[in-house]
Amino acid sequence: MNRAALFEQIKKKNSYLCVGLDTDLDKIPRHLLSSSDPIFEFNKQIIDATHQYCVAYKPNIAFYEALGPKGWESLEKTMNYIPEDIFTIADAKRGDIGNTSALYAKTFFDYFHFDSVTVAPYMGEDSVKPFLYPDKWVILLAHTSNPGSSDFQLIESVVTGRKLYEEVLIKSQQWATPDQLMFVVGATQAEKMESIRAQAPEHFFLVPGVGAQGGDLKMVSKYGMNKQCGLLVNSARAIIYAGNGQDFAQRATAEAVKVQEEMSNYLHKYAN
Ligand SMILES: O=c1ccn([C@@H]2O[C@H](COP(=O)(O)O)[C@@H](O)[C@H]2O)c(=O)[nH]1
Repeated sequence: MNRAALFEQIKKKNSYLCVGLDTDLDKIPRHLLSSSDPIFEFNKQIIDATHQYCVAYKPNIAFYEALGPKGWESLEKTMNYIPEDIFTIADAKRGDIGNTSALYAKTFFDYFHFDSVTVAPYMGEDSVKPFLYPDKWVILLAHTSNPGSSDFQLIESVVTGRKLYEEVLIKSQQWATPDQLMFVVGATQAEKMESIRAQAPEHFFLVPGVGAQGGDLKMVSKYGMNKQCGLLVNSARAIIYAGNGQDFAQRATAEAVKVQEEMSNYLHKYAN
């Protein structure tokens, strides 16, 4: 999906919500465990319950590969079930020497048909470039949401005076256009969102960390939005595990609606 189509979806749904499909056998409702593929059954019901309110789904690949071949099968069925007009993100955090990165790209783009994949920037340009495909996206980790993000990402270069995450934001803009490249910026970094947006004015940001991690959707939206919205805000546990009984899908709908309504307000307020 290209940038224009993504922005169309955001305007149509008044939403920049990305629902994280971090589907864990230990957390899904017990009554689903008797089905032949509980992970897919859960995802199917979550997708049915939330697709009207979100513009993207982000399966975190760890939750599927941890289950071996069965997990990959559940992922494939999930990808086939997600409606065509919804943006898909393989949260895989890959990146290696060029020929290996090329095979990661093949897995997620050619085999699973994801629109985008998250990539770690640590190995540099030749590890990222193989992920640049026409009408597909690289989502580069810039400033992540976890407590350990300060261990390396805040280290300042003695040469440029910039922090490592700022180097990632600036340097990588030489490798790809804003039609191919997004950045991961954690919602827990909301106080830095204004300066991060100034360093990458055109790019979309994938923002995980609202909901279970406590990030602030209002601050993220106020300081992170650009003219084309420029944000995909992810929430996984707070939506998909809002309930764990027979009514889990309705509970997920209620949570997704709550977030979408808030986003609709911010789109009208901040996206001009
Ligand atoms: O900086 C990052 C990068 C990725 N993630 C991933 O996003 C989701 C968040 O899930 P919640 O349940 O909404 O907390 C998860 O898949 C993480 O691996 C992140 O949290 N922060």
